[in-house]
Order: sequence, then C-alpha cells, then structure tokens
Amino acid sequence: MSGSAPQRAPVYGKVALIGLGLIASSLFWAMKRANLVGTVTGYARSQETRDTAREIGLCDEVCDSAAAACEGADLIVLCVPIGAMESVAQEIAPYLKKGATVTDVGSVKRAVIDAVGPHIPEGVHFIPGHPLAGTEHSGPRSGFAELFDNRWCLLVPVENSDAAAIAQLRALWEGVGSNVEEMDAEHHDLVLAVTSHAPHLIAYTMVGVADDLRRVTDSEVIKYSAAGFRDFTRIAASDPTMWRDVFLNNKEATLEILGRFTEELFALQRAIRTGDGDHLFDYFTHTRAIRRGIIEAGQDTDAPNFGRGKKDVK
Ligand SMILES: NC(=O)c1ccc[n+]([C@@H]2O[C@H](COP(=O)([O-])OP(=O)(O)OC[C@H]3O[C@@H](n4cnc5c(N)ncnc54)[C@H](O)[C@@H]3O)[C@@H](O)[C@H]2O)c1
Ligand SMILES: O=C(O)C(=O)C[C@]1(C(=O)O)C=C[C@@H](O)C=C1
Repeated sequence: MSGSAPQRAPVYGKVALIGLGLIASSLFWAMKRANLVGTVTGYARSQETRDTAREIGLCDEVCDSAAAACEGADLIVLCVPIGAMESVAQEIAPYLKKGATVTDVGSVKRAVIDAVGPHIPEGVHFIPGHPLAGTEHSGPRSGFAELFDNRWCLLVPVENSDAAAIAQLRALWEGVGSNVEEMDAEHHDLVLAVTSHAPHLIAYTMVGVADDLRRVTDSEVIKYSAAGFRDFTRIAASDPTMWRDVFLNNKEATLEILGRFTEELFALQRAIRTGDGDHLFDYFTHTRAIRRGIIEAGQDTDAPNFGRGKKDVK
C-alpha cells in the first residue's frame, strides 16, 4: 500500500473554457485544486489574452481557435460577456461531441438561453449556469481558486434537460466549493436584478455623482471617502463591457426594480424634506431587521456562520 488517498474518477475528462477572464481562470484553478477534471483546454479571442494564459499556465493547452478547444470536450463552459455568447455558440456548434454538455456562467439567463439554445446540436446537453461570485477585476490574471468557496451557483436547466447531465454539472460546481440550486430563467433574472444588477447601477451612479461634485469640493470626496462610498467605488470599477451587456440583456427586470427603487427613494426624500423622522426611523429599523434576519438564517456567505442555520447561531 502506498498510503496516499484513493484517486477519485474525474467529474469530466476534458473541459473547454471559452473566454479566459476572471470566471474562467478562477474555475480553472478551482478545478485543479480539487483534482476534478482530466485536461482543460482554453480559448480567448485576443492574442494578448492567449499569450498571458500560456505564460501563467492557465489551462493545460491554450488553443488558437474555439473549435480546436472544443474538439472532444465533455464539458464546454462559455465564459464570455453576454453579448458574445451567441457568436461563440454558433462558432463551436459544428465541433461539439455527442453527449457533451455546454454550460455558461453569464449573469443573465433568459437572454443567454434564447441566444445560445438554438445553436446547440441534437444530442448535446445545454445547462445554463451562474456562479454568484466575482470581483471588480477582470482578465486572465485576476482569477483565484477560492472564488467559489461557499458561494451559490445557480443552474437553470432548459426544458427536457437530462437529469444525469445536470447531476454531473452540479458535482463540478460543488467540487469547486459552491452551493448549488436550480432555478428557472425568469425568476433568476428578477432575483439578480434586485441583488446584483440594480445595486451595480446605483453604485455606478453614486460614483458618477461624486465625481461631478469633485469640482465643487476640491477632491475632498475622494480624499475623505468613507467605507460606504469606498464600497461603491469598488463595485463601480467593474468591467464596462460585462455590465453594459448585463443591462442590455436584463432590461425588463432591471427597469422594474429601478422603478420601485425610485418610488422608495422619493418617499425617503419627502420624509427628509418634511422632517418626518418617524418615517425614516421606521424604514431603517425595517431594513436593519432584514440584514439581521439574513445573518441569523446563516445566509450571509461572507459570515463565519454561513450554512449553519438559525438554530446554530449564538
Ligand atoms: N465578473 C463577475 O463578477 C462575474 C460573476 C459571475 C458571472 N460573470 C459572468 O461571467 C462572464 C465572464 O465574465 P468575466 O468577469 O470572467 O469577464 P472577463 O472580462 O474577465 O473575461 C472575459 C473573457 O472573454 C473573452 N472574450 C470576449 N469576447 C469573446 C469572444 N467573442 N470569443 C472568445 N472570447 C471572448 C475576453 O477576451 C476575456 O478573456 C460574463 O458573462 C459575466 O456576466 C461575471
Ligand atoms: O463581488 C463583486 O464584485 C460582484 O459584483 C459579484 C457579483 C455580484 O453582484 O454579487 C456580480 C455579478 C455576478 O453575476 C455575480 C456576482
């Protein structure tokens, strides 16, 4: 006996990553950390990104075409901006192996399903996904193996998705540290409009307003920026291509949430103008209870008690 731990069979033999930025590189390092897959090929549109990937050892093989990367792959993960999903799907379609699974990591689901779905050939599984994890950084050097630890990954199976193929993809995301749930596309897009898309737009706006004010305050806004504003500036540094595509492809849900947001904002604005302290106090008491409820339920993925549930919280 050698004494070493028994080798598990890989979840997938060959994985192709299309687009080699933050999410693809994090997924690569996380898959390697857990020894989850056989070989990983990668492709990105720009020569510069492919050169960087080769230099830092991102992927076992970096290919010069999406077709070459997908040849013989058991799992193909589309890690490009939402607006590029359709052209990539069209490009790789003729090279997909029967029985393979195509998934994606896009932040919007209905638009990706409508854009990619029609290009998936008979006999190939299509299971859209979305890891709820990221940073404001992008590109092949920005990834790290821990990105998905204790984060949600939402799978959004399309009609008649194969149960075994879903279970295999679930095993991959669980293997890289995520907690996996299934959801339908419309619900996903509405939930994400509230929790991610509208907050990003608000952060972009707030930083834009502060920049406008800079001329009046002689740069003091930046110099004395408090923690809350600094969080806004971090989020507002996120990739412009990615976020342009998110808003253009989750229009309805984002506009619905922004409409509600504006109504609440006007009510608070009115309370400030009229000196209605009770309204402000009650509103802030209510929102504080929501935050405390999240912590007590063990649903704050950043909190040390994540996943322990209410009864375990001291
Ligand atoms: N950044 C986040 O916080 C985050 C979180 C979860 C999901 N997502 C989603 O993941 C996807 C990728 O985001 P990211 O943050 O990794 O972006 P990124 O900018 O870091 O990487 C995108 C990569 O795609 C490549 N690319 C662009 N167009 C291409 C094309 N037509 N063909 C081949 N490659 C192309 C770029 O060269 C780059 O390598 C997006 O759809 C985004 O919505 C992002
Ligand atoms: O933490 C961040 O920087 C993020 O913006 C990550 C974040 C989010 O809003 O939580 C952004 C977009 C995604 O689709 C998923 C995760």
